[in-house]
Amino acid sequence: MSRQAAPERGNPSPEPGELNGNRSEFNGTGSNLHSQTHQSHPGERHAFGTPCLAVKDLGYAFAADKPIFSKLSFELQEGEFVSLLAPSGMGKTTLFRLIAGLLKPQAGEIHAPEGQIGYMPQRDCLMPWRTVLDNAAVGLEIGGMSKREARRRALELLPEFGLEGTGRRMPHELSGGMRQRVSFMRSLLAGGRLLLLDEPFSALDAMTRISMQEWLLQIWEKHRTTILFITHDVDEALLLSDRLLIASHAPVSRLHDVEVGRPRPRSYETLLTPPFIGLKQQVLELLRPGQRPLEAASMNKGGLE
Ligand SMILES: Nc1ncnc2c1ncn2[C@@H]1O[C@H](COP(=O)(O)OP(=O)(O)OP(=O)(O)O)[C@@H](O)[C@H]1O
Repeated sequence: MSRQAAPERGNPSPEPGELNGNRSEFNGTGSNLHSQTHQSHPGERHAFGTPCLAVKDLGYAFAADKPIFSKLSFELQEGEFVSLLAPSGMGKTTLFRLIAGLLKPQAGEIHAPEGQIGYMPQRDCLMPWRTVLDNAAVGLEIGGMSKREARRRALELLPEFGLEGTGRRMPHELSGGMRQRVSFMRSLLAGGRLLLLDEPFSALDAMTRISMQEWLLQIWEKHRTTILFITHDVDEALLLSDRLLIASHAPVSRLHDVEVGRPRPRSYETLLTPPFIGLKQQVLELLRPGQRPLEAASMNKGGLE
């Protein structure tokens, strides 16, 4: 399904103190924001039902003459895997930093599960002086858990992340894929409800990347954490995602919203099927800046279903 993720809203005027820099806890069902969005898309199908992240009328600029976001709105439903695609420099990492609370919106609001967001930046950022176990546990410790309990939880998860027996190893003793898995485990342990993954596999060789993607799908299908995933790789986005959000114009004010649909579970063979190839062509068209205005974009309305 193709749709614009910045619906016209009935009452755009904020309550005093409600907008402009607020980033508040999203309390799930029953919020005005949720119901307004659904009213504006009566035919919209949400497979997951409960919103986990809502961005409304977001505005942000590092320099006043070069805004990055202008009145940007979109939602993620609980349990969704959504990929964000945009040309380099358009603001993907900045959006993650805003959602994670590392930057403050200059306009609009972000509703996110406060204290339950795991952010995995582009580089794994493991601390070279800490063991695998201590790196994986650090988010829990920062959250106030005792070191002993945090390490116990991390230890339990090592086998699931293909890291059994590596708990005492140092980051420099690991392969690139193993480092990414430690980093992902740290984000998952720290996050809980929403994971922001910023091009996690871009530095890996092709074969490691494929096995990491398939591994990530297995982990996601087991935990069903909501994931927002940045990638430049359309194949990767199609393999992993329920939906793609695509930005092609700066400042970003609207996103093409492309539903990938079934089948799941997917494998690399799925990408070679005609429906996926067709969808990939459409996505590549949308990514070309200035090629297609939003109104003219005609996506495969039913995704792959
Ligand atoms: N701290 C900062 N101060 C000033 N400008 C910044 C800062 N961080 C990012 N920018 C600028 O904001 C814009 C968006 O940057 P951002 O890193 O979010 O883009 P991106 O889409 O993630 O890029 P890429 O795909 O290359 O990682 C760029 O023009 C960048 O130069």
